[in-house]
Parts: sequence; structure tokens; C-alpha cells
Amino acid sequence: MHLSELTHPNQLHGLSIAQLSQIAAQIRDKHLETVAATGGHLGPGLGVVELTLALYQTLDLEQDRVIWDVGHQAYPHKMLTGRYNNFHTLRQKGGIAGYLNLRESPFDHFGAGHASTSISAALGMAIARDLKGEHFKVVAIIGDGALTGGMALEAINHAGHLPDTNLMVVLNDNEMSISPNVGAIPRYLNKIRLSPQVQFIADNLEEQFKHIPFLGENLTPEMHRIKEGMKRLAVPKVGAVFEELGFTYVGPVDGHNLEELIATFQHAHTISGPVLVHVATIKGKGYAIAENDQVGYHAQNPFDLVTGKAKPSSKPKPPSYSKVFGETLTKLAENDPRIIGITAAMATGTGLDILQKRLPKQYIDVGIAEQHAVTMAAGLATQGMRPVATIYSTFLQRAYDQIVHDVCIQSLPVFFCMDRAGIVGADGPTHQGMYDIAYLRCLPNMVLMAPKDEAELQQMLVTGINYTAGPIALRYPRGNGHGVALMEEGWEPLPIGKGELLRQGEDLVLVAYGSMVYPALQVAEILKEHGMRAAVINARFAKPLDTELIIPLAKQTGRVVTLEEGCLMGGFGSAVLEALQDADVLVPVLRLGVPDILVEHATPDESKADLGLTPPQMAETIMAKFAVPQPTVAVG
Ligand SMILES: Cc1ncc(C[n+]2csc(CCOP(=O)(O)OP(=O)(O)O)c2C)c(N)n1
Ligand SMILES: CC(=O)[C@@H](O)[C@H](O)COP(=O)(O)O
Ligand SMILES: [Mg+2]
Repeated sequence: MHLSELTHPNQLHGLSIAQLSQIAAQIRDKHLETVAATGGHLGPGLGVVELTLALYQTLDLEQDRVIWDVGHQAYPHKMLTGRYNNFHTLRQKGGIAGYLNLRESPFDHFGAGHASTSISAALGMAIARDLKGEHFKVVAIIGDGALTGGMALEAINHAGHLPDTNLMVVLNDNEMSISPNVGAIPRYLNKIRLSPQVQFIADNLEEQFKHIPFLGENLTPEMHRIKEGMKRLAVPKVGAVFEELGFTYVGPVDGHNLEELIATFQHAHTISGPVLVHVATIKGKGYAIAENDQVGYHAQNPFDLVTGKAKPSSKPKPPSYSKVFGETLTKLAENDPRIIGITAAMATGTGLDILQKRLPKQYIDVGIAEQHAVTMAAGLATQGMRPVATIYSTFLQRAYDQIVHDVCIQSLPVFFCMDRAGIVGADGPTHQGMYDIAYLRCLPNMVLMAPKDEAELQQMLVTGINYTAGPIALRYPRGNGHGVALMEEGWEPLPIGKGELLRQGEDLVLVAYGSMVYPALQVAEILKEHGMRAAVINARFAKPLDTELIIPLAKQTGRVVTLEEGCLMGGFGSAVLEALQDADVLVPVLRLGVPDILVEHATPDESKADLGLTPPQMAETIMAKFAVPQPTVAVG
């Protein structure tokens, strides 16, 4: 059977190892061909091809539930559940999503994108099943990186307390997060994987047994029980932590050996209560370039399959905000040992890998543990350090109470650097940096700022480091800067709460925040062609707002437009509205930003066009709202 003919995963039932191996090859071909064309997550999915095939052959997906953690590794799942033929639309506007999505397929039993949620969701489904007297299997598939997330441990703690609740957790252990996995948990997993006794049993027992006359060939199913038993005898510690937490531990099993995997899953399905199957895989399996650079090929932009090189862009691009952030913070840290850069498993994405290489003592990776990162940063701040919690806007949502409870209430000087703030594009709704202005602005003692370009980012970095009166948060977008001149050093801090007037104008004032400042200048130019003279303010700060700059211009022009790359509800525009109201300046205000909707996967430009946030569209909207009476031309 060819994968293109497969419309239901149950069609895998009864296929031979040879047939499954053929399908595995077809999955890898499609995976590589698609990600090379569209970009996306490469290594994760290549590592779970056999795991997915073997697991799905032992399940009845007409009724059983499978929950993938994060979901970035679930491209094989998508191909096996009816999406092979349109898989080439991956992460394109209107196409297949890059993560599981309840709305995309009945086989996507739970969506994700953020890590460490799968066991909680699976346990919820299992408890509901039992309460309703239903009977189906529930399987969570979680990576070793996601297992370092607190939620996963909370769920294990709970599941291990329910010996009568049947639940399978498949641990996909490839020894990698995006970067090499960090912490005591991965170290423990490696001890199991690499223990000589386990290696001996795995490599030799099978061979020995097969040579027993008359019996050997019939021992396979039973052999698993024997092998598991011998592992327990030989290496009592194998899986001990999980066993002590109420799980039956099974493994480790070779995650690329279909026969082993099928027999292991069949064996594990016979075990009641919570079971953890430890599967050892290789991230990027089957594509040597990805196997040899597992960090670089976790995710890729469109690339050449033969060379592995990114497709050359039409023209050289300015440095990314992340790179400017990483370089500048590292320079500041060279002269300030108080600076500690903190990441939650996103070293390369944030640019903190630059600090890691140059000043490893001033760099901390806590794993996928944003909550811990924030409260640890608060602890560092109490001791006079300058903790820089560098966490994507969307992932910082994971640590909201820690920001409130441990940082703001105590007004501790934690510096939050929120990369990927705004529209991120192909990662879709779970990764958009939509809400940080709203979710932080309402917190006492918090200062919020956003740069208009990468040079102002440098100034705001030194501003944040110098500000020790309380917490301060800096947001900046995914992608490249504007190509403005950067300083190598000697950046001056900005006055807190002060914006800048970039352009004079009599008819209306555009108050722009962060990434919307340059677009606001373009809008002003378009309006000028239509006889509207727009002032432009670079607000720089959302809290405290520069009311001394904004309010007089609002009074003078009588019309205000706010521009932000974030949700309108509670966002920057709301801040300006509130300030005008508080000052009894009752002028019409047009707020431009993201309405109360989810922004689906597309390119950022496509999403902005859909939202009416391109400069021509915004100018149109402004003219429609504020039709300025054209100055009458004297006749005669
Ligand atoms: C809460 C949260 N923080 C950070 C991320 C970014 N992220 C995506 S995948 C990944 C690594 C996941 O490692 P693992 O679970 O081992 O999966 P693998 O990529 O190795 O298959 C990280 C840190 C995320 N998705 N969610
Ligand atoms: C799966 C996941 O959450 C990360 O891999 C994320 O996709 C990275 O996003 P960037 O590509 O913006 O760094
Ligand atoms: Mg991993």
C-alpha cells in the first residue's frame, strides 16, 4: 500500500514489518520534500516515524485517543490520518497547521503548540472515559524536553495516584530539546538509556533466545516479558523514579525498530493503570544533515535538500532583532557581572546562545520551565543581580502568576525581554505574541516598552538593565530589523515613560508603539497625499504613557489614531484611551491593532493584510473615519 492511498490509520492493522517500513520511507520522503519547500519542523517528525507507525498499528483510532505534546513532531501523524495528499500546504495560509488542531481533523484529539500539556489532557480524557463507563485507550506522547515542563510533572504526580486509571505515556527520548536537553531529568533518562546492562540485554538477549531449538522463533511475544523482567533484575533502577511515582515503566526500547516497538506497545497495552513507555529515538533520523545538526534542523526555513542550505534570499537582510539582542546584551554583560541571561529552552531562538558561548557563567537555561525561570529571576533580583528573563511573548503566558505574585507584588527588578511579540506567522495562534501588552499593562509596578527599530532595541536594553526600581518588560518582533545603523557600545538609557515626536501634523496624531512606528510614518505619507497632515509619535513606553506628549497633540489636532501589533482589548490603544478619558480630553480615537480573533497560520504580511494593518489599508481606514474637510479653494 502507498501512503497516498491510506485514509484511515486503522489501515495499518495487519501490515507486515516490510510494508510498514515502506510506508516509513514514504513518510520521510514527504516530510523532507515538504519542509524543504515550505519550511517547518524537520528533526522532530523524522525521529518519530517508526514510533507513530508502530503505536498506531496497535491502536484502534476509531475510538482510541492520542495526544501529542507540542505537536511539532506530529507530521507523520498528519500524513497517516488523511492529510498526506494536501500535506504540501503545511503551515501555508489556509493549509495544514504546523501543530495538531481540533478543528483540522477528528484524529487531532487535542491541540497544542506549547509544551508539557499532553499528560494532563490525556488524564482528563481517561478520567472522563471511566466516569462515563466507556472503554478506549488514551495515549500521550511527550518528548524528553517537554518532560522538563512543570505541568508534565504535575500530571505524572496525579496520574501516578490513580492506579485504576488506564493511561499510557510514551516518552520520546531523543536527548534533545531544541538545544541539548538540560536538567536532572534528562540526565536520569540517559543513565537508563546508556546503562551497560540495558545495552547488553537489548543487544544480546534477543539473539541468544532466537537460537533456542524449536522455541526461539515462538518466543517473541513472551520474550518481551522475559526481557522486561531481566532488565528489572539486572538494572533495578531502570525506570525506578517512574515506578516509585506509580507508573509501570517499560523500556527503553529502540525507537526505530518497528518489530521491537510493536511488541513493546502490545505488551504495554496489557498493563493496567498508568504505564510509561520509554522510547529512545534520534532527532532527524533518516536525514544525515539533520542527525548531525539536531539544533539547526529542529526547524528550518525553506532549504535545499541536497546541501541542507537555506534557499538564498533575494537580497541581504538586516540582522534579526534576536541577533541584535543577543550581541548587545552580551556586550553589556561583559562589563556588568550582575547581568544573568535566562532562557527556557530557547537559547538559539532568543539569541542568548551568543551570551552562552561568550559568558557561560552569566547564562542559565532552565529547560521548558518558564514559571521556574521567572521566580528564579525574582530570587536573583533579591540578591542584586540583573536577571534578564528572555522568553517569547507567547511562552511568557505560561508564567503569569509568577510575574504577578513573585515579581510585581514585590516590585523586584526583573527585566523581561519578550521576543516574538506581535504576529509571528507560520506557527499560528498558539505562538502569536498577541497579548503581552494587555496581560502586563494591568500589573502594578510594571514598566512596558517597545523599540521602533533594532537601534532603539539597543537603547532599551541598556534602559532595562539600568532600571532597578521594579520590573520592566521589553517587547520586540520576530524577524529582521530595518537595517538602521547600530552602535557597537556606549548606548544611553532612555528616560522612562518618555516618547518622541517624529513628525509634526495639524489634522490628527498617530500614536504608534514598537513595530508599528515605521508603518505609522508610511501612513502619514499616504495621508499627506490626501491632504491630511498627520503628526506621528513614537510612544516608546506603553506604561507609563508619555501623556505630556500625547495629550496636548490630541487636544490640538482633535483626532487620535493608535497603532499596535497586539490585541486591541486592553492593549496600547486602550492605554491611550484611558489617559485621554482621565484627562477629560474627549476626542475621537481610532485604535488599529488585532481584534478579538485568533490569527491563524500564514505569512506575517498575509496576516497583516487580512487584518487591515498594511499602511495603505490603515490610511484608508483613517480617511474613512476622519474624512477631513478638504481646504476650500477660493474661487475667483
Ligand atoms: C511552553 C513552551 N516553551 C517553549 C516551547 C518551544 N519549544 C518547542 S519544541 C521545544 C523542544 C521540545 O523538546 P522535546 O519535547 O524533547 O521534543 P523534540 O523536539 O525533541 O521532539 C521547545 C522548547 C514550547 N513549544 N512551549
Ligand atoms: C515548536 C516550537 O514552539 C518552536 O520550535 C517554535 O516553533 C520556534 O519558533 P521560532 O521559529 O519563532 O523560533
Ligand atoms: Mg526531545
